[in-house]
Amino acid sequence: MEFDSSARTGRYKRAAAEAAVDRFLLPGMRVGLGTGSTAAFAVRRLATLRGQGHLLDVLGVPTSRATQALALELGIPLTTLEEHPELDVTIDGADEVAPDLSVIKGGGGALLREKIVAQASRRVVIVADVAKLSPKLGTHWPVPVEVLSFGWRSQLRFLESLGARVTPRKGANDAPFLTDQGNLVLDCAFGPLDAPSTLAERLGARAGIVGHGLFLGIATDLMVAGPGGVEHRVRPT
Ligand SMILES: O=C(CO)[C@H](O)[C@H](O)COP(=O)(O)O
Repeated sequence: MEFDSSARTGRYKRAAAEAAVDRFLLPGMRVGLGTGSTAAFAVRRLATLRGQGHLLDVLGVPTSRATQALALELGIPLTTLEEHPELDVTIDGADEVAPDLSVIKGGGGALLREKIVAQASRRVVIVADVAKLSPKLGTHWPVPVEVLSFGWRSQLRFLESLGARVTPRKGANDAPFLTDQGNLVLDCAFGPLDAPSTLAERLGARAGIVGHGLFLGIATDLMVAGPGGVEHRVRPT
């Protein structure tokens, strides 16, 4: 039976995530556990290997409450950045990946914790299916911006003044989506970004914006899966 495209995408996500776990996780490591459907395949692979008696002393730091719940359900021992402020590696998904391995993240709303965990990691491995590859960030995906609820409409105006079409993210029952920190997410469609670092600086300088989904110079490696199998790419120097 032929896979439909979503089944195929799921297969690629799984292949990329499992290959990353097999390649990068070693005994004794402290590991950032990403959020989203691709990262969940990595968490499940780690649990499977543990069930076979491997990587039993690996400790995970989850990037969201959802990942924390999954890891606990699967019996993966967890720690915190308070106990282990430096991690060996993080494996996480992405929404859009540019050739220099800059990425947009935050489709699942975990962008702030994901960036904190990634920046605490010596190595950051992005796992993705080929559909996530893009010539320029912003081509296919908006930039999620996490804002305090205090003054959020002022942030919306500010983001529009930067050229974005802004959509406040909705959660269940059309209620505002709230992050694990209780903040709002404004999805900002800028179109293809010629200068993502300039945008990142502007977002970073604005009070009330607590995080954004531009991960620039953070990912060190990409495991990307498609019809030809899994390919490992390293961030160009
Ligand atoms: O950034 C993320 C969550 O905040 C996810 O990693 C990103 O949205 C990709 O998700 P998926 O693997 O389900 O396609």
